[in-house]
Amino acid sequence: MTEQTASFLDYVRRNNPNEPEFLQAVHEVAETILPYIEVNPKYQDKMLLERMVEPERTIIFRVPWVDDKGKIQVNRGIRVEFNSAIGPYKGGLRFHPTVNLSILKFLGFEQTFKNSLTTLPLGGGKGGSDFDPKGKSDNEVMRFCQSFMNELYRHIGESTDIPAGDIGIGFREIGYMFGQYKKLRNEFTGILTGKGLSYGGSLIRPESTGYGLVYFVRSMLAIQDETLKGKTISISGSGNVAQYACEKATEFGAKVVTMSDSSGYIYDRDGIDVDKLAFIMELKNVKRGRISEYAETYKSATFHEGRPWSVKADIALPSATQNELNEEEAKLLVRNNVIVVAEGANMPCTPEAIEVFQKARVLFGPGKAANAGGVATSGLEMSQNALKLSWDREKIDGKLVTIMEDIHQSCVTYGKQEDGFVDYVKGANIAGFVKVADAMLSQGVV
Ligand SMILES: NC(=O)C1=CN([C@@H]2O[C@H](COP(=O)(O)OP(=O)(O)OC[C@H]3O[C@@H](n4cnc5c(N)ncnc54)[C@H](O)[C@@H]3O)[C@@H](O)[C@H]2O)C=CC1
Ligand SMILES: O=C(O)CCC(=O)C(=O)O
Repeated sequence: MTEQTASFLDYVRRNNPNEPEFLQAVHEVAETILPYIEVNPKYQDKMLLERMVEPERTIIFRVPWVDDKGKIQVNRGIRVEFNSAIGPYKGGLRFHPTVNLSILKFLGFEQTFKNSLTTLPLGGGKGGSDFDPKGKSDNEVMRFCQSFMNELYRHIGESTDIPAGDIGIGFREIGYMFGQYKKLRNEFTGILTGKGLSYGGSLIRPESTGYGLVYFVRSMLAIQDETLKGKTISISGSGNVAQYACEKATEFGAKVVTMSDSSGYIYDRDGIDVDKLAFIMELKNVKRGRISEYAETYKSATFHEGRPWSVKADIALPSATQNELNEEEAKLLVRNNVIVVAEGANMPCTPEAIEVFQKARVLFGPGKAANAGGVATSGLEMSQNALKLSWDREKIDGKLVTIMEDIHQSCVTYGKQEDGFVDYVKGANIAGFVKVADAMLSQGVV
């Protein structure tokens, strides 16, 4: 680490004590952006990164609700409105017991760069609550979502801040929050994305993060004259991103052999085909059961505790949560000759793991580039809502493919090293930074 980076991180640490995830995300960006600023005079002495690490606004609020036994429960709601230089704040909401300010700030900071990469006019934001939907009845989830929106509605709007889903939030939760917003405001506007198709949602939005991830991997492989056909893939998670990454990778001729949840992972030596994926979708999205039930159903599969990174695979797609792939696990993947690692989740690889991949010349796609297809399609949902019409699947999927290929090209433009190796971390950070920085410079010190 350079002296300049160390002193910048000291400054961020002092201003944001006890926020390890946020510091981790800032560290990764600072290491590539500070040297870039140093050789680009137009960005110097403007305190750009110092301004970018400070959210424009953070809203923290009480979310009281009544459970099925009539007992009052209290959770904390947070919305971090990080950066609106290039568009209204945009980013998901996470409902998970681990949610805190550090996690939402890391996600909001990353989102700003990611949204810039999409080429769409989207600023960065993130929010959520420490509420755990797991084990709650449908009515409890509805009452929680309504109470959450009773405060959030004051701060969002179709041109101000447009939240969406993330971990723990799907169609059900978005529907309840949309309904409450409409009741409070007496207006029908696209203030959330990821909506149901019957009330303004977009085709392909559920699929888009996973599909986009696989389109990005296809581009990474293409510059090595490789394709997905016949490759073995290890995926973690079994939620929205993991499911559709599995679907698209299988369609492209790859064999997905693992999926996981917080209890462990399944290894299916024959691969998770279309029918088996349908079983997982029903298990996770409807029955809300554990992944171990897969191994009880399919003879070709076994269930294991822990994470799937000891399984031999050509491609690894961590798609569950932050810091779920560490240095030791990265070494295992490298020993097993992995050729591509691309992040479906946000910051799933620790900094030490990323270093292992880059030293071993494994192609590493960071989340802010590789999983940007979800928010990009949210941007397309916003466009359709504004135009008051719906585009067909082919049109949206075609736009998603183009966006992911463009993001890949931006990473190559800014990240290609002299020996031809592409440092996608550097490429994504610089490409994301340039657009936001230019907009901030144009708009003055605000
Ligand atoms: N849904 C979206 O459009 C986007 C999601 N992401 C990121 O992708 C990741 C997954 O999100 P979704 O699939 O939407 O959420 P989800 O709620 O549908 O699925 C989350 C998955 O992660 C697993 N998980 C959660 N905590 C875990 C832990 N501690 N250990 C192991 N597994 C754990 C869950 O069991 C589940 O399979 C998150 O990092 C999210 O921020 C990134 C871009 C867009
Ligand atoms: O679609 C969105 O606005 C949010 C997507 C998201 O949360 C993410 O990219 O991490």
